[in-house]
Amino acid sequence: MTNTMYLSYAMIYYIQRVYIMCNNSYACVEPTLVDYMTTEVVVMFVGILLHIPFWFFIIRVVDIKKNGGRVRDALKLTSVNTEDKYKINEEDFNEVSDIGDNEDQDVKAERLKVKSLMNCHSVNPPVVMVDKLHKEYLREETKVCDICCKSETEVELKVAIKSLSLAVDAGEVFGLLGHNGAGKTTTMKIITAEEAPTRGRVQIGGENITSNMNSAYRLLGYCPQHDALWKNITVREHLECYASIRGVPYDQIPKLVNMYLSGLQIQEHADKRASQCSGGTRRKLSFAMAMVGNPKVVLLDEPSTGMDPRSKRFLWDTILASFQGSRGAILTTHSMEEADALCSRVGIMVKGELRCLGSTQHLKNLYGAGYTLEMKLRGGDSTPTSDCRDRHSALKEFVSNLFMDATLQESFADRLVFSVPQQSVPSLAKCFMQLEKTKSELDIEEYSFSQTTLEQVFLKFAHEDEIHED
Ligand SMILES: Nc1ncnc2c1ncn2[C@@H]1O[C@H](COP(=O)(O)OP(=O)(O)OP(=O)(O)O)[C@@H](O)[C@H]1O
Repeated sequence: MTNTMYLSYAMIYYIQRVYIMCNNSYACVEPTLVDYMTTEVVVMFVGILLHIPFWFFIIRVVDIKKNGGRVRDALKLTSVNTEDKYKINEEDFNEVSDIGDNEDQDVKAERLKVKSLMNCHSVNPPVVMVDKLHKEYLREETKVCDICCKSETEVELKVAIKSLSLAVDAGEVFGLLGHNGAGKTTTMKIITAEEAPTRGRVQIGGENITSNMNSAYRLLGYCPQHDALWKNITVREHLECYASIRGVPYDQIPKLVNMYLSGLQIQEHADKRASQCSGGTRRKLSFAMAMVGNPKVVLLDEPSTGMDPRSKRFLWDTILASFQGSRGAILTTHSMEEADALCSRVGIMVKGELRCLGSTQHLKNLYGAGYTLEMKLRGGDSTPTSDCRDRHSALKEFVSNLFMDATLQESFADRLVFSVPQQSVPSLAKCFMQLEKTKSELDIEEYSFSQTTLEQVFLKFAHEDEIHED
């Protein structure tokens, strides 16, 4: 009675038994519906009917737990899941606003762009569009009271994504950056319908993922953060399977699969089962599975984690060559170097909120401190002698004459680091000429003059966040 499959097979068996017994009996010509209603058939039928509410309840519990709800919510007939209390109709949706007053100008412009695109049916819609995406989880926390020796369960609301609006155009690789727990993976999971949003809309290639799920997901490739592979299938078979699903002509599959195997340096593991492969090989396979068959949109969640430098180079080259024309991608990474090299635009998320958006150069200009000038004196040692102090003073004087508002950031024996604001550098050519001219005069062994890196911009947002917390 407990096995649902057994019940349906058993019912077919008992129906067939009635039919065979009737055939073997001279008295029976053709069995009627009443003949089929034997005790066994009726019991099996009732058993199947009882299983429907049972399995419905189990699936409801799993769904509610997955969305961060409580098991007791499954018993409530009025509320389908935790999302329901936040559900709003389409008209109210446009009015809902949990956007702060200090919203960044670029983030605001993107939100307005998404709003207008959502309301008109463009011929060339963005490859991915998310509109006011919001995700809340309910977390149960058990707190123990030492005095009264009782434990209490408190339910805490955790906002994982806060009103995220984003449009990724064709030909673009959009970098979603943020510290651990910022909400990048949750965003990816909602786009792939692995998680349901509390509210918000998602379109892939102009197709709404809720109403046109089939057409939307035909366009999508996904490299999840945690490799989703079949344990007993080989590396080659994984790629062949995905190439077939994506409609690669049968005769071209071996060549395509070999291209990915050799590019990612995993030919020697091609016939190993996924469970026998190392973490790095599995990561490479996940990337290849997302890319094979050229899907129009690809979501890459930290694809290069654990890859060796040569394979990383192949990954970068493939990404740079692939997302041109009508294709686009969203990439999450913790490597600022990777984001700088691959992404046409990046957005930095802090605690589920998009805090800035634009090309890497734009963000460096807007949020960067300008330039960093690092100088190393010839023949210096770590002893602060009077000669050393004189040389330092001469160097500081030279830098303050060259750049008006330059400030000394670090000074250690033979090494000095200055921060130079953007507006203090009218011409890079003149600066380098002056530095070269004075190099031997001031005994400078080497120097570097570099612009703010994306990493510094990223750290600025992380730092601001820490200050707010304090
Ligand atoms: N199923 C869940 N239940 C409760 N909270 C969750 C759940 N999934 C994610 N969260 C919370 O949502 C927030 C965002 O998590 P998410 O995994 O999206 O971060 P991330 O930016 O991808 O981090 P990482 O860089 O470490 O992958 C985190 O605070 C996380 O604890």
